[in-house]
Amino acid sequence: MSTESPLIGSFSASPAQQLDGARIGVVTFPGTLDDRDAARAVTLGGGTAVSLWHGDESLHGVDAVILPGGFSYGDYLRAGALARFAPVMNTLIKEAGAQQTSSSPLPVLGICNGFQMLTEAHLLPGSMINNDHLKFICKDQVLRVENTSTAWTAQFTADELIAVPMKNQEGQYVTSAQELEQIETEGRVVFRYVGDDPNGSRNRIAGVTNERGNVVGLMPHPEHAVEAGYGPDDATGMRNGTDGLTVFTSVVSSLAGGQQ
Ligand SMILES: NC(=O)CC[C@H](N)C(=O)O
Repeated sequence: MSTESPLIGSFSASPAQQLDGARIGVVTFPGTLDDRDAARAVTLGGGTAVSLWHGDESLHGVDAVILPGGFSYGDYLRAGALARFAPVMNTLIKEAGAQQTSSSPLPVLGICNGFQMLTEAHLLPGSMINNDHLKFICKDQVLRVENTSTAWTAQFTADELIAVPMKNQEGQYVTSAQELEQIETEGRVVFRYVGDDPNGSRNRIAGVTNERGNVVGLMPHPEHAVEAGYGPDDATGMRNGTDGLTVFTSVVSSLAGGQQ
């Protein structure tokens, strides 16, 4: 008989082609919206999505973790501010943070509300505040992929332009001038907004990574651009709305040693 919590299991999205060994945890918090889409993106990317719950103290041996988008705990106080104290986040901070000395640190991706949690948890630098125009935005957004050395971006080409949806209220990325300079100098901007500035983020930063490169946060939503005909048109018009899928195939490939 299984000793696992009934909350732990695989999402039921139908896998296209799963590779053994890439078990990617997708965490659900009260108020999470995009866990099912993130799980589906994982399976379409060739991995196995494992459902994790905010109250879990264990990551159940997953190979990577996604913190999906939504309004965890109703975005009360600040988006991500309460989620940061969930039991699963305490464990994540220990297993993915700066004090972790493993030679293959746990890959973590925070998407939108997940990015907000990662800054609140100080796994990533900077903070997220209200969009400069103080309105919720919901639009397709072109991004430039500027760092392809993370597990989540390894299969993009340098400076590749991609189009994925974005939808948020607290999406303006801010840092101190000193931290901003350090992030830029160290090449830790992973995604940058192209075209109209959607929210006033410093240096048009849409996504960053930590010093070790295992933790990545981004504001727009690659998991909503993984199936032809459903995501926005690609920046080059070539991929019919599937630009986000490379995030998920990248991590699956990286976990398999970059062989796929
Ligand atoms: N898409 C998301 O994750 C949503 C929203 C986010 N909590 C916000 O800033 O509005």
